Amino acid sequence: MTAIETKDLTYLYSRGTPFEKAAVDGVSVSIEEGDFVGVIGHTGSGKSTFIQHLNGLLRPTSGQVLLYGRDIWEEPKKIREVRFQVGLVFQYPEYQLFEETVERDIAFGPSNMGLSPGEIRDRVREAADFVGLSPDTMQKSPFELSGGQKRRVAIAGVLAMRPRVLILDEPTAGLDPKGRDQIFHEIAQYHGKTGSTILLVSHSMEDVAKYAKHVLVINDARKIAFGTVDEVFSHTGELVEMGLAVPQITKIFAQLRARGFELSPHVYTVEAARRELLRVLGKGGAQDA
Ligand SMILES: Nc1ncnc2c1ncn2[C@@H]1O[C@H](COP(=O)(O)OP(=O)(O)OP(=O)(O)O)[C@@H](O)[C@H]1O
Repeated sequence: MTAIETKDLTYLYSRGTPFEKAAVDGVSVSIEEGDFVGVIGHTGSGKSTFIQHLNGLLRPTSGQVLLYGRDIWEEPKKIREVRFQVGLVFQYPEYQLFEETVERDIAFGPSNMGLSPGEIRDRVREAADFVGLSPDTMQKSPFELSGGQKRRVAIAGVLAMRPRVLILDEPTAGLDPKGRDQIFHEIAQYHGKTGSTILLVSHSMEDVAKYAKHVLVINDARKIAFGTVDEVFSHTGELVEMGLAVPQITKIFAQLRARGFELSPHVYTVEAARRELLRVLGKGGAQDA
């Protein structure tokens, strides 16, 4: 079943301005329920503008966004319900946090959904546990937390709505490698546990290769490619031309595949794949790599 579809989606930030260039230009893409899609493209290519259409934060200048087959703007009064179904974690967590305590911040979405106090409490606890926020954090102000903790609160606030589609815009920007790995791990676990559809905007090609099933490439406001991780990352030349680094792991997999080995990037780290390649090439065992 198709979860989200865009048809010829186009957006101009200031309509009517002479020579205004579209920030999203005629993007059509269809994303199946349960997919994990990495959205990549250089800075300013239109990724954030594109995803902000998927939960109705922006309204298309032209074209359509369909959620489970229905145009989300068919009844503009119901756009709030779309936002409960399509959760968006912003690039900058500060844009999302505004309550006095972490607990109230996470409860904001479920409260707006009109759930009972008991249900809200359960969801807040579940979401906080999921992203590893300790109970003593719950009564703190979100603004006194570290960058990594703020991100966790922002993610928990969206998870607490139990969205069918979860969109994360650069959820690990500014974090150290450990914090980044933890957050990606939590997102992957959430995907595995709930089967939700996930769209992840990221500059980290390695992480997109590791976690996503499909990749959407946006360049200069347009869709350049949409395909599996292997399909998209095998077009090394085009990606390099766009200023995007091809993940090391996909280069290694390409070499292994050329030698008849089929491996999945989802179960291999770069180091393990490199060791495998060296073994296949007869250049030593695991301990030598
Ligand atoms: N609020 C705004 N008003 C006017 N133009 C904007 C606004 N937000 C973004 N733009 C422009 O729209 C284009 C696409 O920006 P967008 O933020 O969607 O790109 P992006 O791929 O998400 O970039 P990044 O990777 O840096 O987050 C850019 O040219 C940007 O300058």
